[in-house]
Amino acid sequence: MEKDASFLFGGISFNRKKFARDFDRFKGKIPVDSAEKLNFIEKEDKTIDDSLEKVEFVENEISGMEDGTSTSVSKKRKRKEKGKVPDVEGFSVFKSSKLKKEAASEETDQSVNELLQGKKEYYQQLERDAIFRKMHNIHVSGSNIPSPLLNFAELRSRYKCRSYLLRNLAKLGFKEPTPIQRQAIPVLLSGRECFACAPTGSGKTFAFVFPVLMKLKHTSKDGVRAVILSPTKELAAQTTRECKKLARKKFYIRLMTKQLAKSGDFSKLRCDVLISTPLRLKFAIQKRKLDLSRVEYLVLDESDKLFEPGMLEQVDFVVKACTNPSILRSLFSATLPDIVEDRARTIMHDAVRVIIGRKNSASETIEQKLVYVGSEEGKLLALRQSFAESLNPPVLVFVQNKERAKELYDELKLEDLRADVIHSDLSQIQRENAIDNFRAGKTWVLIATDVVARGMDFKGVNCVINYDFPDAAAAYIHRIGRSGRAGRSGQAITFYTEADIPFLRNIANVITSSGGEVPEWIMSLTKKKWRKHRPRRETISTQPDI
Ligand SMILES: Nc1ncnc2c1ncn2[C@@H]1O[C@H](COP(=O)(O)OP(=O)(O)OP(=O)(O)O)[C@@H](O)[C@H]1O
Repeated sequence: MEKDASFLFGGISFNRKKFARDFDRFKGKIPVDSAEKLNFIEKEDKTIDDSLEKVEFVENEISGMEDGTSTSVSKKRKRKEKGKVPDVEGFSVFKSSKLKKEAASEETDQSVNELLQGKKEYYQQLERDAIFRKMHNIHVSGSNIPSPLLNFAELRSRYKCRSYLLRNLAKLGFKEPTPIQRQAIPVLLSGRECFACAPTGSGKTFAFVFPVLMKLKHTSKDGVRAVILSPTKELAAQTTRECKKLARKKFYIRLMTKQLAKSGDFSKLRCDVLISTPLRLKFAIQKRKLDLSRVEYLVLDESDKLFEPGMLEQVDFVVKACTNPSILRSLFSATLPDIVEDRARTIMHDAVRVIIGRKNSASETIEQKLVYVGSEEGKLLALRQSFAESLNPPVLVFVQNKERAKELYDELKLEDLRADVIHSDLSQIQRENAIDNFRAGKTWVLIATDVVARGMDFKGVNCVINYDFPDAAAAYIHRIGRSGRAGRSGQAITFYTEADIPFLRNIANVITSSGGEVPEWIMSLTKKKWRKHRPRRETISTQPDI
């Protein structure tokens, strides 16, 4: 293991003797794949080096003061001018204390030593955090960022988490926090706002649900205290279920259904956590006089989708209705374009930014393939061929719109594929049935529009087929992210025709940035500005025109 550890920290200047305790702590806990990943991190981690330098510097000062050999002020100044003395905050205190040392009382010496000791421990903690974040591919920015969670038990030791929550976590079978949970949970628990971007299927839901439940402590008659916004009804329903799994019966957790939005009496209804789409929530605020003035937590899940034109106005309405001045807002998504961050910053205060892996990239557990099919007819042939060769259900097939979903379903429904379809023309019940049957394994192939592209957690989807090329890189990342979830492997196949070639490079970039390979000729194509690529496509049919 010692050998593994040195392999891990290759490229980082690290005093192994001094941090022997940290080695022990990490021993046996580093998954092989993360060790391998780390080996690829070529960039020198300046944060770690800086903080190491600071720790060493403070240590020298302590021993210098003890034996009277501390660096002279002029020497230090020269070193500082050369940039060799780290800019340790508060160092001037130590410096002037040193000069007055002879005259100072023993008491002063002691408090200086305590201050130095405090600084030393602070920088050692920073250094440990930096190493730990690097191991888990966690990137943060912002001030005074809380340490990541080493394990779930720290929720109790650091944050006094109530045992029922930990018991419920254990019942779910979660042993270790995922990287986004390690960092976003402490950020939110320490009362900070948060932008979080982590790959699809990496456990973002619990990263925001857990702190909300912990902070609310117990149910209350005060009305809604937490709101979670989701872009689709399906995702809102799923998040409600996940939230209930964790809370069990301790809180009133409600999904904003059509019925509730239309006729709910919110003055009488007990509700601690409300989960809704922006449209339904706006409707309930306007028509049912739903009061959100006591909301303490507002989560915008799939935040980039919520910030798209069409939904932005409704989200804005909800944000404005949450008038509690001490509200904490957080944004979560697997894709977080700069423009969304810039917009969100205008409403957030001193937010911490947490990015897992590379921003806006696909999950690395998905094997991605691009397949040239020539024409629309070619797609059907390729799909049938791929099913004939190896149909490994469950399989999700994405198409451009509901008309095409119906057409493809009509083509496949008579084949022995147990195919079903989901799109926005179906009733709520039909949509729910389609999802339930797919989840239960009764349906092998689900043909879908982007209505289920985001957030939906279908366990064990083996393959996602982009029958129609997606209309944006973010859509691609979310669609293929329905497979390869929670560390499992998955496969994504994207068909393309001549009409899609101008946008191929955009997808190729996503593939390469998540460790996949694409042919050289595709990488040499120029990247085209991509605005809703939805070409007119021929009807999906093998029936001759009459
Ligand atoms: N700590 C954990 N250990 C094991 N499994 C976990 C853990 N946390 C969450 N999961 C599981 O991982 C799966 C994916 O989680 P989740 O749906 O929250 O992903 P996500 O990051 O929100 O994905 P998306 O970007 O697609 O919305 C779920 O089935 C969830 O139960």
